[in-house]
Amino acid sequence: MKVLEAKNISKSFFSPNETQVLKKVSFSVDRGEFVSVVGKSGCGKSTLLYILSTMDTDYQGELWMDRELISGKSANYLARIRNEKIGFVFQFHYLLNEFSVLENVMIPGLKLGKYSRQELEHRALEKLRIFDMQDHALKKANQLSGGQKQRVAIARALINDPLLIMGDEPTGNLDKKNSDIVFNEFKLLAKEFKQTMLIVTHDPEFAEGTDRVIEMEDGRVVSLG
Ligand SMILES: Nc1ncnc2c1ncn2[C@@H]1O[C@H](COP(=O)(O)OP(=O)(O)OP(=O)(O)O)[C@@H](O)[C@H]1O
Repeated sequence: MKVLEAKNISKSFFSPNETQVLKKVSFSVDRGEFVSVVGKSGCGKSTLLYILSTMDTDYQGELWMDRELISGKSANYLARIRNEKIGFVFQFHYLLNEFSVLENVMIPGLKLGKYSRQELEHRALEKLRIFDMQDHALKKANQLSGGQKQRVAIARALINDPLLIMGDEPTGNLDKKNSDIVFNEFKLLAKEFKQTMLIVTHDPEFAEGTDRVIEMEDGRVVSLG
């Protein structure tokens, strides 16, 4: 079953000059697939991810998620879809330093409003346990190492049991050792939990370890892997 489908997605920026950054990009991601998107700097990866994650609505073409046409939906509707169906992991962890690790993981769940606080605490601990971070639950986020922070960010992305995890260079800020650890956490999610994931990466080793590598060149998909 297709979790995500891009059909002929094109996008241009008009400042400083008109430039077409995405040129009829089409591909889909099936349930349970662990897919990476690679390509040279400036080829349009982040622009594409921004559209696929429903944050940018200014494009041509169609975006389907969970067999629903997403393009053209209202901002409120898209915000709900994002919160319910997508878990995000960015290059920077964006944890809130003044909150505990546990609270940080709970935050997207509080926003969704589907679970009680007690249920959310339980769920957050469960997610932290996947990455062996449960013993750090009560620490403040700024008491963790870079690699630990990123593992917490992945746990946070899982709190609402998303249909799809999207990542923009999730190991981009880490040294080799921590980036290996974080990559192995993604592998674990793919293998043990059959989590569907679409990850933009510069790291050839990361891409090689995914089920399928989509290659982009100058705004086009040149290989579907
Ligand atoms: N807001 C914007 N206005 C104008 N041009 C933009 C804007 N955002 C991105 N671009 C241009 O679009 C192209 C694609 O950028 P994008 O960030 O998607 O590439 P990328 O493949 O993710 O690069 P990197 O790997 O370096 O992050 C680049 O030429 C960039 O300069």
